[in-house]
Amino acid sequence: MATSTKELPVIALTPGDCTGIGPEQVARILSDDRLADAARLVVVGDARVLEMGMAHAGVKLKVERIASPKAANWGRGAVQLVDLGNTDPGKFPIGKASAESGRLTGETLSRAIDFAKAGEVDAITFAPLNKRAMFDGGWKFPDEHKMFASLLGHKTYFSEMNVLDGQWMSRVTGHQSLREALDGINPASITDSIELVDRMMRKAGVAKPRIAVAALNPHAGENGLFGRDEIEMIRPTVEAAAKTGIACTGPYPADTVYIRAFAGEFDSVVAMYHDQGQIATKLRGFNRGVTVTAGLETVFTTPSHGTAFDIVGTGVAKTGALESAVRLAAQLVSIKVKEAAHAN
Ligand SMILES: NC(=O)C1=CN([C@@H]2O[C@H](COP(=O)(O)OP(=O)(O)OC[C@H]3O[C@@H](n4cnc5c(N)ncnc54)[C@H](O)[C@@H]3O)[C@@H](O)[C@H]2O)C=CC1
Ligand SMILES: NCC(=O)COP(=O)(O)O
Repeated sequence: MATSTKELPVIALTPGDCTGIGPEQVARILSDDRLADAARLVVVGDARVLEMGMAHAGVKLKVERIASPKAANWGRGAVQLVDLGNTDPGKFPIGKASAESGRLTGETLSRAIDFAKAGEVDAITFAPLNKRAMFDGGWKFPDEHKMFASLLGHKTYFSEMNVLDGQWMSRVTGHQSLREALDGINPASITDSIELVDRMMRKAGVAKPRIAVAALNPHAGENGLFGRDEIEMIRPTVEAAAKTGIACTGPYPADTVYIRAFAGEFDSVVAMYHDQGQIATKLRGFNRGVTVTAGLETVFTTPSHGTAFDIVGTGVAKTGALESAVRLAAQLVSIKVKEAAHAN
């Protein structure tokens, strides 16, 4: 690992899909010292993509090309760039998904992962990518989280989590159709999701997180009138998890459980499916929300918003979520360092 508790972590920052807002966001957050207190950032990508990002953001960066993160020269006021030379953004119209651009986005991420595996970077923060473009470009995974796990040879449970204002939200099912998601909701997947929240929030310093589990059906099934999933599956599973010492309760009606959590009654909510959680968290903090691939040995963070094809190059893309993603990656690295020190 590149860092100790005394040093700032080294984080690989990838620009995401060059057809989206990622390059301009990366250029903007590197144009001043706004993250200098959190991390030492190394851009892993193509110099031409970073140039395009500067033009879109209306900023000029001093860039120093380095062969790999371990050759970085910190403190010289220049952005450190590992120039992969693989992506000519001139070939890809902005605001339009392209399979080839998706292939290159994945290739860039896989190079960043190689640096993580080699211990040259402590974490990876990536600007938004396009899942469809990556899939069409040959990365045959429903999302990048599964791609990361595959590249790392990871075999045990992991999942996407969404972090906002210190609340770590998990969900039982993920990037799949709603019909498929319904088939993926079962006692084992609900338990995995509850346990993941408990584990991650304890790591983040919440001693006994109060976890609310969302119902699946309207009004939590209205006592069986609108479905029996709550009675027959979700409640018994929540009760079984609670017996193991986890402070989980529910199921609660999903249309109000996030209001209660954001008001402070719960520390986290476990959602049953993607939009149940994402609508609530994105409404609350679109420019702060971070997505984490939780459970892998490498730390990955990204903004919870996407490529925003409708605004690329207009200069209006906000950068708060990307900044939060870098800060959260740094926090996760420091947790890992402390855990490792504790284990030795
Ligand atoms: N971090 C990541 O890599 C993520 C990638 N995605 C991918 O992004 C693609 C597009 O997804 P959509 O559902 O259209 O969501 P989106 O988040 O890209 O866009 C939804 C709306 O929010 C606006 N928006 C997004 N980010 C913004 C920002 N930083 N500042 C100002 N406005 C912003 C957009 O202009 C658009 O009107 C998909 O391929 C999806 O897979 C989606 C979420 C996260
Ligand atoms: N690429 C990050 C990611 O998958 C988070 O977005 P969402 O689909 O969960 O909204």
